[in-house]
Amino acid sequence: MAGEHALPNALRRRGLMFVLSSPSGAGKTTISRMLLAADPEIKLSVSVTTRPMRPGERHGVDYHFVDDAEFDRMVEDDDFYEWAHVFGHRYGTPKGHIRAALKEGQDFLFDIDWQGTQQLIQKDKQDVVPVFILPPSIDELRRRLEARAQDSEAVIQARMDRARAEISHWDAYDYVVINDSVDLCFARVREILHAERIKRRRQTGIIDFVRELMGQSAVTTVAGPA
Ligand SMILES: Nc1ncnc2c1ncn2[C@@H]1O[C@H](COP(=O)(O)OP(=O)(O)OP(=O)(O)O)[C@@H](O)[C@H]1O
Ligand SMILES: Nc1nc2c(ncn2[C@@H]2O[C@H](COP(=O)(O)O)[C@@H](O)[C@H]2O)c(=O)[nH]1
Repeated sequence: MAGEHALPNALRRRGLMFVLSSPSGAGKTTISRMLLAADPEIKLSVSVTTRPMRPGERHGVDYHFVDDAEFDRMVEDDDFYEWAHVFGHRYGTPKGHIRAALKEGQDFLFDIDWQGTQQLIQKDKQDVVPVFILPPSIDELRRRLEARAQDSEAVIQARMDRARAEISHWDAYDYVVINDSVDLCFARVREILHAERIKRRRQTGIIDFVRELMGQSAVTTVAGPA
């Protein structure tokens, strides 16, 4: 049947760059991990950072942890898609093979701040889907940072001090989701991802599929009864 070989082509699509940003502690790492576990079509863009490793983090999985000299070398070699100073350390997205993989339909997840998001949008607006996650309240944000128990009180205070400034960038994002219930927030984020995947401009296989449909309807019209 014609439909049987038309379908895989119709499913061909361009990948997207799915960005999650939020004030520290609002839950983007939690949502990112849920998404990566649930959806085999999206891959984490593992950032490079100069910040020290936290308990439980793994080199090459959560971040590529490097020293200042290595980060300097990467900046000089133009190895970053974007990079920024955040909380006294440097963080950057390595270029890797992102562009080529997007063309092949690979989606990437970015857990990056608003500065990095702006740089990605400037370079690649069509492929970027920027999502901002808000905490239900400032008290709850602090509670989450404390409950995570991975940062000193001074680091937590610095992150709380930055929260208002981070939140002020919410309107540069196409989507804004409040992370009150983690399950509801995750469901919203998945809906966004699913809808963005079927945007017409990303469905590179759909043109041939529609042409074939039109061809079939022309044949039916000509061959059908008057
Ligand atoms: N909806 C939620 N309800 C209660 N706790 C939550 C919720 N979402 C996340 N948390 C918890 O809050 C803490 C902070 O979450 P997470 O580390 O995901 O935040 P983050 O935005 O990635 O922070 P950072 O930018 O510092 O990496 C974690 O302990 C996480 O388990
Ligand atoms: N601009 C970029 N920001 C990044 C990148 N990787 C992470 N981040 C952001 O940094 C803060 C702090 O992260 P943490 O893991 O130390 O808590 C958070 O807002 C991340 O989204 C990056 O490559 N570029």
